[in-house]
Amino acid sequence: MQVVTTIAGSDSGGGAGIQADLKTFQELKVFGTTVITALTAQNTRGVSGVLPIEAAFVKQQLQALLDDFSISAVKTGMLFSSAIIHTIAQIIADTNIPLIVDPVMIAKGGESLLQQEAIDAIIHYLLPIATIVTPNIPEAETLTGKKINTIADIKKAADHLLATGVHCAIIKGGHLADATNATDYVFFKNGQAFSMQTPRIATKNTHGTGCTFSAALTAFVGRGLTIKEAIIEAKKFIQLAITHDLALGHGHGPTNHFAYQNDKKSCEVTIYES
Ligand SMILES: Nc1ncnc2c1ncn2[C@@H]1O[C@H](COP(=O)(O)OP(=O)(O)OP(=O)(O)O)[C@@H](O)[C@H]1O
Ligand SMILES: Cc1ncc(CO)c(N)n1
Repeated sequence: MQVVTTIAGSDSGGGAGIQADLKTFQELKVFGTTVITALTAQNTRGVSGVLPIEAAFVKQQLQALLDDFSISAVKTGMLFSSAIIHTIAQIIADTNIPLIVDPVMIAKGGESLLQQEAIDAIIHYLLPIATIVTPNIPEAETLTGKKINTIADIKKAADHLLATGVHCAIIKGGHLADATNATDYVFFKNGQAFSMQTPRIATKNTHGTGCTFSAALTAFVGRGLTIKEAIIEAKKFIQLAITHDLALGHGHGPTNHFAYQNDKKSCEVTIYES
């Protein structure tokens, strides 16, 4: 059994953050361990409170895991402050564990999950030691300081991200104005690139899509798939989770973490090599 770790915030509503990650890990048959960076009081309607954990205690959690387990992949989600990011980066830099960075910044309702002062720390400390970074369009704009309107802008943003040292950048198209498809764009440092497309599902139940996608990616990398295989399989996982969404709560409901195990053979992802 492979052991993987998520370093992220707790979502009391269970659809995003640590909770989404653990549900995804369990479904994908890896043993999930956690480093909690913040508690959120949150449901499908929004975030009503954030309580950050002291960086020293974040360090203690991560050190406890590294002292005991052989960890095959780590992901980060909500990191909140530069103090937490520095602490994590310093420890992970001394390992050779693949690191997947989901640069979580704001919740669907607009509440901030990352302080403004922490953005530079992601760019300068975390991305240089990361294997994969998975921004959505607004996150890619913030990390690069440039607006994204066209496919050419996406490529430019990816080049900017790859210049930090990260091996692979996935720019997720969930926020693009395409009513037909959900397309994600993948770029590797060696110049290889591809995009992957699935039908866009018309639903408001997309709470935690980014967390769930990056958790699935982490599980598949931890299981030893190639990065490309892991990315495509994670896209299937999130597509099925959105397709069979759960109408729970009264706002943006969670996705269905059970769906992949039931339906994985039925999900087609169209790949465009470039
Ligand atoms: N309506 C949809 N139908 C199908 N796939 C979608 C839909 N919305 C998002 N996706 C896919 O879900 C994944 C996550 O993308 P998205 O851009 O929503 O992430 P995010 O904004 O980081 O999510 P979060 O709300 O958790 O922060 C991507 O693979 C994206 O293409
Ligand atoms: C704790 C947490 N992490 C990430 C997200 C983004 O989906 C969220 N809403 N809450």
